[in-house]
Amino acid sequence: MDTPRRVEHQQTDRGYIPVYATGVIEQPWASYSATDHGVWAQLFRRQREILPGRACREFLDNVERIGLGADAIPKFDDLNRVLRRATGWELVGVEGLLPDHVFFDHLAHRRFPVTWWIRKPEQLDYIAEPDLFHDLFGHVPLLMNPVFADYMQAYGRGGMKAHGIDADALMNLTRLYWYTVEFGLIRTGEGLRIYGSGIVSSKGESIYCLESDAPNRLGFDLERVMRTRYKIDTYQQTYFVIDGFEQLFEATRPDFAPIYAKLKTLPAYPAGEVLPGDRVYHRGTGEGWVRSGDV
Ligand SMILES: C[C@H](O)[C@H](O)[C@H]1CNc2nc(N)[nH]c(=O)c2N1
Ligand SMILES: N[C@@H](Cc1ccccc1)C(=O)O
Ligand SMILES: [Fe+2]
Repeated sequence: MDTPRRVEHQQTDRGYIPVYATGVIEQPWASYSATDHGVWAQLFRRQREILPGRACREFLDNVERIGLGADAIPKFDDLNRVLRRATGWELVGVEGLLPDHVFFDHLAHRRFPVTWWIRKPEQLDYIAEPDLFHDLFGHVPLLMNPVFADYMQAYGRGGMKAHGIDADALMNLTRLYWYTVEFGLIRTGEGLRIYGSGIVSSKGESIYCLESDAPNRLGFDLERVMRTRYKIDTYQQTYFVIDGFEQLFEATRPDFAPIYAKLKTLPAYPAGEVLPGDRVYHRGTGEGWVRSGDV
């Protein structure tokens, strides 16, 4: 199986990233090697082992409901039969990382782009760009949840709108996407849980995000998130914690145009910064939120 070709580089908030062809392709299921299926099986089994007690219930339940298993790389056609019936979403095969506006356009039409190739065995623990395991295992289960499915389509429409406004607006929206859909944490009665796709598809980060003392865990605040830069090639230095999915859906309902306009006059912050007014979640004190500067 040949590695995907790089078409161009895109200048973004996080420097240059490789941007692949933007076309949709059929999943070449017959071309997957035994090694490819083995990588899927190993990644799937590892995550199934460590995510109970770490990932939110909505994610875990839907991994079962959509019928993901360890024995082989799933067929997009099989998953689409289940997904279309549940929420009207469908998977489309792509070469890999898409330009933001192309990505959001797919979401706006209830299509989730899934990279057709899977990482090599030597990339098991880390890969710098989305592969099949990240896109499929990380993103697709939550699309079985009707409320989350509607939210993701609204995100796509918001992305197209931001793209129409200007590059800053699009950058603000991709930061929001990054700190929620990709790397979001949620509070539950049993403590913090993971809902971000970039976390659930990574064994190391699934453990680090909840157990390490290194990262900040801040209460979700829309503008705070939009002003926070991020890096794509390390574990996150900051995680934003929502109190529940309703908080996220409510916060993203208003028209963002005035917010984009306001943020154009304000600076952005490095990923690891803690600011006055931040609600800092202290693991040591269990549920404790303290305002930075309080202590
Ligand atoms: C929207 C935001 O930039 C996000 O990182 C997008 C970019 N392009 C992508 N392209 C693919 N194939 N898969 C993804 O998850 C993403 N994520
Ligand atoms: N409400 C946002 C769009 C959006 C919806 C859902 C999630 C994120 C963004 C806007 O007007 O731009
Ligand atoms: Fe992703």
